[in-house]
Amino acid sequence: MSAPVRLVDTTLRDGSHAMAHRFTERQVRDTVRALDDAGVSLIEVTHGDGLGGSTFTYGFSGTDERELIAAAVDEAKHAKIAVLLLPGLGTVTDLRAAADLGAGAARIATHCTEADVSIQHFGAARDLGLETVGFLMLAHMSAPDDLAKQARIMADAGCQCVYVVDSAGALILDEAADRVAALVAELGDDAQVGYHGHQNLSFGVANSVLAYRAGARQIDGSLAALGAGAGNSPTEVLAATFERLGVPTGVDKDVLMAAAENVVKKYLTRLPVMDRSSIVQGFAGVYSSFLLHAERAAQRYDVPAHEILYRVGAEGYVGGQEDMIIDIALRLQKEKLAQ
Ligand SMILES: CC[C@H](O)CC(=O)C(=O)O
Ligand SMILES: [Mn+2]
Repeated sequence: MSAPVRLVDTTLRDGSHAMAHRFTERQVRDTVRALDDAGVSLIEVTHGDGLGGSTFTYGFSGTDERELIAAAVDEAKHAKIAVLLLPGLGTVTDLRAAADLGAGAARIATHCTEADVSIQHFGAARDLGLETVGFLMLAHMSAPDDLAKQARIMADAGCQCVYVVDSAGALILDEAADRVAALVAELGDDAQVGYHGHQNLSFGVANSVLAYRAGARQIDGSLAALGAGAGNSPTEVLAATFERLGVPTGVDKDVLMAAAENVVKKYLTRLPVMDRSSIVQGFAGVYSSFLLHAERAAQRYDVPAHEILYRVGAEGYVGGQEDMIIDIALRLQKEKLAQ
């Protein structure tokens, strides 16, 4: 009998990037109900950039995320609602407010080399009685052993499951598995390991299977792949794949497939695809959340989005440096005008 894996759904958080943060309460309720009916036990609901993300830099929410979190909590009969927080953008006050609304899990995300900024947030989350998850973002930028040291910082701070987060959809097969294996070796019984993939180079599901084989026991997905860049590993495909492999997930793949078709695909405003820009993101190691920012800058300054993204990759920009995309677009425009 294979060890079970928990499929965690982030349609209503990572998918917020693809929706330009315009989720409505109706869409959140319909999606939560469908995921809950399918047996998904953890559903993430927050602005795409986490609590407090609704800003000029990251994009304003169509509906206040607290209203969306409250609606999700109200709709879920069995599932726990998780919120994402990036220290520095979201605060402990935001975390308390989310817990007051009934959120049951906090996922604290940092750049892969900066786990130390999450310490107080894990402490606060544990004090609030929340399940805790850590995200080491842009994991391709760190070697497996270095990533494992960062995971240790999170686990020691009270994190119960540390994720290898392939924010750029850049990891290819062994690159994902080796990182997961390093975290599993480091953490042992102290914390679980999770994997969060993006489809920019199309490896989301394959990497998730290898992550499971390397010891990951929580895997993220989004219905219809709704997420940043070319989207996340589709939850319904993860469910079908793990079922074929004989790995218990506790979810009903057919209910998830119906949810992707009849709920999410009915409201999404942009179906994530592996187009030129998102493939460049995977290739050049660019944060998936930068896609819409690059497309907007491309339009405004009349330069190609994929060229902006190649430059972002070359400069090694990380989450939080969204404003630098404008800088690059302006430079490209200047170069073009000088030709
Ligand atoms: C803004 C947080 C970020 O989108 C988290 C995540 O899903 C990732 O890094 O892939
Ligand atoms: Mn993501």
